[in-house]
Amino acid sequence: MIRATNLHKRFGAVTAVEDVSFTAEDGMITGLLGPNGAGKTTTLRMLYTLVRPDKGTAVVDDVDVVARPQDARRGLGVLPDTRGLYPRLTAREHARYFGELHGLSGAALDKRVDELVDLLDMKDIVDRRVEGFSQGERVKVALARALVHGPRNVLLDEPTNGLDVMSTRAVRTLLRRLRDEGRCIVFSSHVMQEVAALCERVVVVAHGRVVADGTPEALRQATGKDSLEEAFVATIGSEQGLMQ
Ligand SMILES: Nc1ncnc2c1ncn2[C@@H]1O[C@H](COP(=O)(O)OP(=O)(O)OP(=O)(O)O)[C@@H](O)[C@H]1O
Repeated sequence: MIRATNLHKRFGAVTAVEDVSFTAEDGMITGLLGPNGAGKTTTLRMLYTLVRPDKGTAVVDDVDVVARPQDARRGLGVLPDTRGLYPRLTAREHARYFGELHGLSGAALDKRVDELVDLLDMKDIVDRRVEGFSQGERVKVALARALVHGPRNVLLDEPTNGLDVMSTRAVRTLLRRLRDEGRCIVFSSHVMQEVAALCERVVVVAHGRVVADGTPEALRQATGKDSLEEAFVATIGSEQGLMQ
């Protein structure tokens, strides 16, 4: 479970996050939806302890991310916006390295990496250096790295950005599976259709604030619109975020 309470972050003159609060429950996929520059990435970075909030708090399974960042990180798997892979390492080496950082070793680590290779359908690429990997292949490596320690909470920044239809479907299937295992999944997207396809719960962020929070159905009802697409436009006050 992840709970953000009144998060606020400024970078110099720019207020990236003004006031963001939401709770993401276990066994549920929560989508942070908002146009470019809304503050989604900064919010996620505060949740995964890369950026310290100026104000507000966040807890991951009741662990405060500011007071106990290392403990909070143990309960998190993160797919960051910049996938940040090491070109000279193979896909398997990435997963093993991060597994070791999380205290896994020996047969347990081998088994876990093999499971992820199966789950992410990476057999053909797992022993190649990631230099030259396609966008979809890079996302798979980053996902394997994020999930190697079996985290109870998973944060993903625009996980399907740049992926083709097949890879997008594979990522969606994976996220649903993680949800069905009872994990707490939070992902950000600026594409409404992406959120609509996956989420039980949508937190709409615009100009650093939460402007709507609920099920897609509740969002539709609150705006009095027939489609989620129209509800999204009505909520954020612009057509940014709709696929053309
Ligand atoms: N390190 C930084 N220094 C200065 N400004 C920043 C920094 N990080 C974010 N910002 C600014 O804060 C605002 C929110 O950015 P953020 O990346 O959180 O938005 P986002 O919703 O993730 O957008 P996108 O969908 O385009 O990735 C933007 O105006 C951005 O330029």
